[in-house]
Amino acid sequence: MARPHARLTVLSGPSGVGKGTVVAEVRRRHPEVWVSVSATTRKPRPGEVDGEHYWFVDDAFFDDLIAKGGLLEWAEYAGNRYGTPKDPVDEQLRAGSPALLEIELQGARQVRERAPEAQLVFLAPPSWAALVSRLAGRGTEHPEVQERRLALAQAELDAAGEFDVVVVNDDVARAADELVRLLTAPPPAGP
Ligand SMILES: Nc1ncnc2c1ncn2[C@@H]1O[C@H](COP(=O)(O)OP(=O)(O)OP(=O)(O)O)[C@@H](O)[C@H]1O
Ligand SMILES: Nc1nc2c(ncn2[C@@H]2O[C@H](COP(=O)(O)O)[C@@H](O)[C@H]2O)c(=O)[nH]1
Repeated sequence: MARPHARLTVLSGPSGVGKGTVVAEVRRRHPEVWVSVSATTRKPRPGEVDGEHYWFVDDAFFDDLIAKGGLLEWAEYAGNRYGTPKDPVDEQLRAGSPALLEIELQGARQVRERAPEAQLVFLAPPSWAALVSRLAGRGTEHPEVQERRLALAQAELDAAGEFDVVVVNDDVARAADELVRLLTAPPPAGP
């Protein structure tokens, strides 16, 4: 991989589009890519490891993180809260290394406000039917939670135009190629 630029990149997109799958493929090829580990009040899914997939915390701990200004961004999404711990991202960027966040739309908007130089990438499904089938096929949420996530997905798809780049996840390897290219692209020249 060409040496990536010390830039903050956000990958967003509706639940089930394949963000985690594409990021895992990028990391399989390039283990050096640093991805932020979010804090969440959601309960772990089978196989999810604390400190690897998320920091699984309770509401009081999450409240404390907010109060201490410890989160770069945070949002309530489908009944749970999720946030990006600020210090590890700052350390990464200060060291001249790139940082990748995998977060939902409200969080992406907060990053745009707080770090306008960040690169915002939207991962889109090839079709609505593919999104529905991926979310159902993953089988990690009850049907009513899937419905809730799909209702949010409609609004997220409508916001794709707010992002710098839209990558269609029609094929994991191809989408990962594109994300690697974006992670290594030099930032646009300033005014
Ligand atoms: N290009 C693809 N073609 C077919 N299936 C895919 C593709 N990308 C991902 N999937 C499948 O779609 C499902 C959802 O993927 P994944 O969990 O990565 O989505 P996500 O966007 O990270 O979801 P969430 O936001 O809910 O965490 C998984 O079962 C995954 O294997
Ligand atoms: N705003 C934030 N969104 C986040 C963060 N970490 C994950 N997410 C997004 O939440 C939804 C649901 O995730 P799931 O693991 O329960 O399926 C998904 O869109 C994630 O990308 C975060 O730190 N901030």
